[in-house]
Amino acid sequence: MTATVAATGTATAARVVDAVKLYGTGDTEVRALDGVSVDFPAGRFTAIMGPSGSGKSTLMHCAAGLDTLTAGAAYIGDTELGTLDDRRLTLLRRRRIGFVFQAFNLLPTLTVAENITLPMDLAGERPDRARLDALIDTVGLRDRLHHRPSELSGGQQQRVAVARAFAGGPEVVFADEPTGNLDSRSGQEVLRLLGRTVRQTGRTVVMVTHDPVAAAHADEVVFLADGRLVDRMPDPTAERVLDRLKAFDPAPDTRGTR
Ligand SMILES: Nc1ncnc2c1ncn2[C@@H]1O[C@H](COP(=O)(O)OP(=O)(O)OP(=O)(O)O)[C@@H](O)[C@H]1O
Repeated sequence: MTATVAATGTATAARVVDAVKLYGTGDTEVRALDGVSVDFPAGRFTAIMGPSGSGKSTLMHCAAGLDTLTAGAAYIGDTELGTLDDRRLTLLRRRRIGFVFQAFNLLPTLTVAENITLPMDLAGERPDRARLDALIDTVGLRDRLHHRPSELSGGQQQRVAVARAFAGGPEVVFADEPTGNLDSRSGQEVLRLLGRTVRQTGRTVVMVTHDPVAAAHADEVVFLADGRLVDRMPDPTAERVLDRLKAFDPAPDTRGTR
């Protein structure tokens, strides 16, 4: 049996083992991931941080089956993504993973309600009404269900994207800079929402961010530098995360802290 129990004794929702990702060849070769092994525990909110170019997005994309590793293995639960053909990988992404992107990625012609259920509609699955109902209350969108995305603020649109990501009951939700396009107040709301959803539903969130304040909402931060896993920090605070980042980079990116 594949080991899905991390050192902490917690089940693992997603993980990569000895992950290597090369882009380009010869003189232009870039080693975006250089032997990363990391697990993302089930029922927890994990943030991935590190300097620009350290491999955060690459790690997330490979862990979520949006990109393939050059060497090593990526797992969702016990399923090794490298063993799946394109069709199975697409199905796995649809059924077992949710995504939240910086740019919201809502369909403008659909209502909020239709956007939320779109992944299930595409997969030919019937939404679990009770779960959907609870989720709509959690994200606070009940009075906006029949609006179009253009009638919502950025923060509200990202809350729709969060509801969409969780609607099918995925094993893990991957969020790529989910607050990157939001003002700090809306960003805080979305982060609190992610944290609350993890605690209330026992789902798993893995979030890439450059913002120490955002990372402080997670249960744990994993740090990458030069394509390697260099540290993990449980129960992070923004100050401790910023201090840790300063150790990598004399001029850390503090966009999110001002
Ligand atoms: N498609 C690609 N082709 C070539 N090189 C790439 C590609 N994608 C990423 N890279 C390189 O791989 C390295 C890691 O990139 P990645 O985007 O994963 O870093 P990151 O930590 O997410 O950076 P940032 O915080 O700036 O978004 C970088 O050197 C980057 O230039």
